[in-house]
Order: sequence, then C-alpha cells, then structure tokens
Amino acid sequence: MVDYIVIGGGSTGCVVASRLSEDPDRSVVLLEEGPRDINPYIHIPGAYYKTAQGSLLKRMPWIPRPEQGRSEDPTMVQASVLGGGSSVNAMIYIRGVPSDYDRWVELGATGWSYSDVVPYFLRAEDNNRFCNESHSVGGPLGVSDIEYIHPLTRAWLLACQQAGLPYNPDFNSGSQAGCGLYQITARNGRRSSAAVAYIGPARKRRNLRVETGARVTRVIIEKGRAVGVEYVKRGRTQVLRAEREVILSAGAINSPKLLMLSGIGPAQHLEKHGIKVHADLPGVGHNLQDHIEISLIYQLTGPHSYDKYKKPHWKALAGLNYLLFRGGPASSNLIEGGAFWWGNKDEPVPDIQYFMVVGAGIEEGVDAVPGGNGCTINLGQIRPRSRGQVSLNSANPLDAPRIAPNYFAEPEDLDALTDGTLFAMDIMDQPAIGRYLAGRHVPTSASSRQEIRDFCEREAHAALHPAGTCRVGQDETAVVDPQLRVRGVSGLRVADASIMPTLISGNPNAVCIMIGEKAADHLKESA
Ligand SMILES: Cc1cc2nc3c(=O)[nH]c(=O)nc-3n(C[C@H](O)[C@H](O)[C@H](O)COP(=O)(O)OP(=O)(O)OC[C@H]3O[C@@H](n4cnc5c(N)ncnc54)[C@H](O)[C@@H]3O)c2cc1C
Repeated sequence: MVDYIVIGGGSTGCVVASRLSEDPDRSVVLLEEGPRDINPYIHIPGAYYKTAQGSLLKRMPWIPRPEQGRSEDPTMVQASVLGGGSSVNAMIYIRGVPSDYDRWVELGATGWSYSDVVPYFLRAEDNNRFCNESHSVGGPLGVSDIEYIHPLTRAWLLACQQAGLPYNPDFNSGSQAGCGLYQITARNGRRSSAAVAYIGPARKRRNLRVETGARVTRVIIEKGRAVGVEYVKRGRTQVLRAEREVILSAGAINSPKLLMLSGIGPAQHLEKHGIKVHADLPGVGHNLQDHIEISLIYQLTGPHSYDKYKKPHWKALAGLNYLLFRGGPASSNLIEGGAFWWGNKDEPVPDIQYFMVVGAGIEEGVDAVPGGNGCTINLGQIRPRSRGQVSLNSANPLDAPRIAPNYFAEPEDLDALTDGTLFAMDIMDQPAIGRYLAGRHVPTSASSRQEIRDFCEREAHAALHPAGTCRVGQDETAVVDPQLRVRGVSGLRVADASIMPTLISGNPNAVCIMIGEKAADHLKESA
C-alpha cells in the first residue's frame, strides 16, 4: 500500500510524482509502460531525427474521414518511454496565448485563467535568456536558446520578414505574431525532459519508486472510490493499492482508454464491451483535438541543410564538436525557427504556426528528397474547430483504442490551413531564401488555391498533439472538475493533455508541465 499511484511517467506524470514526493511522509509510485530513458539519443537535441522515428514511439492507427481520400493507413504516434513526449519531442517551448486560457474558463475551467496558470509556468522554468514578468530562472525545467543556428534558418527568417512578418524575439511573452527563433526545453545543450528535470533530482528520495516496463491495465474501483491499479510487468499481473489517490497521466489517447477499461465512461459504450459501469461519464474520449500539419518539402541547390550530416564524415565531425564543446549542429533540435501568422484573417490572434525544419525526412511520415539535400516547412492550424473521439475497440487492454480525430470535419480548419500554406509558399519565393532552393518537391505541381486545398486535405498528417479527451469543466460532458477530480468517483484524478478543454495555440509540452505543477498543488491541498 502506498499513498499515491501516478499512472504514466510522461510530461505531466513525472512532474506530479516528483512534486508529491517532496513530502517525505508521503509514498509515491510512478508506473510507466515504456523503458527508462537510457537511450543516449534522447538527450542529444540533434538526435531528434532518431527519437521522432524510432522504437521509443508507439504507433496506433487512426481513422480518416472518407472525404479525405487517403490511400495509406495513417498512424498516430505517442511516446512510450520515461519522460513520455518530453523525451522524444522536438523540444519547442510554447505556452500559447492568454486568450487560450481565458477560453478554458469560459468553458467551465474555473481557476485556469492565464493569470492563474502563469505562476505555474514560472515555477517550472529555468530560462537562460529571459527573466521578467513572463519568465523565470531557478525552476527544474531548463528552457534555452538553441546553441547553434543553421544559416538556412537565418535565411528563412529574413525571407519571412521580406514577406511582411515582424520579428518576434519571444513567442511566450503573451503575443505570438511574427517570426523568430524558438526556445527549447534544454539545458547546457542537453534535452531537459520531464524525467531529467523532475525525476532525476527526486530519484534519491526513498519515498518515490519509479517502475518502468509497467503497463497499467485498469484502475480498481471499489464502492465508488479508486483504491489501486492492476498492472502487468514482465508478463505478470500485479495489484498495487493506494491509500490516498490514483492520478491518471497516460496522455490524451491512453487516459480515456484506461478510464473506460476501468468502468468510467459512456455507459452504453462500456456495456457494449461487457465492462461493468462504475460512473456513467458521457464525455470520456470525446472532444479529441489535435493539430494537423502539412509539410512542404523543398530540394536545395547543394548541401545547405542538416541533411548533409547524413554523410558519415560530417556526422563524425558534428559528434566530435558536441562531445568537446556541447555545441554545433548536434546541439540544435533541427527546427530552430518558426512563425505565427493568420490563415483566417478574422481570428483575433494568429491561427497558423510555421516550423522551418532544416532537413527533409526528419520526422516520421515526411519524405526525404532525391539527391539528399532538402528542407521542410511544416505548418498547422493551431486552434482547430474539428472534434474527434477516442473509444474502445474491445475490452482487451492490449488492443489499441479506436482513434477518430475527425480532422477537417469543420471546413474552416481546412480553409485556414490552405491560406497558411499559400503564404508559406510566398515566403519561399522571397530572395533571401531563393538562392538556396532548387525547386519544390512536395507538392510538385499544385499552385491554385483549390489544388492546394486538395493537397492539404489529402496529405496533412497528425501533429502528435492530441488533447481534450478528459476535459475539465462543470457540465454534464466534463470528465474532471477544476481540481482535476474525476466526476462521480473519489480518489481519482486525471492530469495530462487530456484535461485541456481546448488545445492551446502551439506545441503543448510546456502546458502539460504546467498542468502537472498545478495538479500537484491541488493534490497537496486536499491531503
Ligand atoms: C514526435 C513528437 C514531437 C513533438 N514535438 C513537440 C514539441 O517540439 N514541443 C511541444 O511542446 N510538444 C511536442 N510534442 C507533444 C508533447 O510532447 C505532448 O503533447 C506531451 O508530451 C503530452 O504529455 P502528456 O503528459 O499528456 O502525455 P505523455 O508525455 O505522452 O505521457 C504519457 C505516458 O504514459 C505512458 N503510458 C501510456 N499508457 C500507459 C499505461 N497503460 N500504463 C503505464 N504507462 C502508460 C506512456 O508510455 C507515456 O510515457 C511532440 C510529440 C511527439 C510525439
């Protein structure tokens, strides 16, 4: 018997477990399905091309809408390793804009306004450039400027300015509009994942036990209370009981799945799969939101991108530079520059985010170019209107859930992405970048608005930012209350990307860390 069990050692779960175990009188067990974060590639920013494609990811099919006319079976990847997404992601540090959180409050998330959450961002942060009302130093999470900026990124940022974008020195000051360099979750040229930042310093604590390779199959509910979990480790099923609370932090796909397997969810759906209903919560698994991105791939006139480091001698040189000085290309996350701008001009703040990926074929599902030297512009609509659903395929915990994201169900999402894509092409037509480009590889020929719209609808891919499936709120379809307690069951909370009422404007990792910080305070308040 322990006090707290945290399910899922990802971006949020690591924060919750670490903060709870600060009290030496409370025992905490963190159960993570994936392995420990010993793979050396995790910790080197430039090895993002490895973590974004390799064995630390779990692949699950998602169901496209028939109108999308996709030929191949698309997959959604989620991290499966200690640190979760924060151990494999591109490290881009983004918080969204104040109106994201004010919208959460309108949807019933009392206590989650921008002014309520900023203190938690600050508590987490150890920034190496800014210290002001928006940023702080001394927190567990390293946030830094990228040590090495590739000349192609600089050329693209100049091209953005030639296309009319202002330069924005800090995307996290409350205003995102413009182009600039991203800050990343790193410290001294090493990835600062939630595992490194939060579990690393806590490992010596005798009251914290971290178990990896431990797959939770259900939360045990007795008389309306969560009293423990059942999990499988090395093929053996084990039961662990919790005296105080169970915290579900398995991410926006697996948290609703685990709730449903435990008898918490839409009653009819659970009964269909022969699962005993403990709480009829119709909202579990609904409200799925994700950023969907399109990739424009360009062929370069020569070795002007990180693609040249695919050659062994360049790779060895970059490795040596990194080993000796923690600098050079291997200290870059390969996506150094970006921008926020309008696809839909009626939006009050930018609704499209751009990423200059200094190479081609770096991320899973994105092509390399013939000849080997390319670059990629990724862009996504960051406040999608479309809503999808995660549900069960069966009552077997080993089966993947049914993921139907419903991308582009609302035509405004596709319209905005189309206009954002046309603008991305305008940027690539500017003289500052033109001299590096041999031509566009994907899409080869499309240029009219309708052709680009069709291309976006057919080729856009999951941005791997699922959220919203156990949404915080106070109405019938909310899954957790503003203190993140599961409605209708005591002793059980959810803390991860699934609790967001709406996706924030940009990459969500920093927000998950903030959620972990705030969840830990709520847990301590009721201890
Ligand atoms: C390739 C990639 C690139 C990305 N790039 C960025 C970026 O640059 N910036 C950014 O802000 N965001 C990025 N993201 C998104 C971001 O990392 C995620 O939104 C964030 O990590 C989600 O945090 P979470 O706590 O909700 O879930 P996760 O971090 O996914 O954690 C969930 C954890 O639970 C574990 N788990 C699941 N089921 C079980 C079970 N049954 N039993 C035990 N453990 C279980 C998983 O193994 C995982 O470790 C990226 C994501 C990916 C995959």
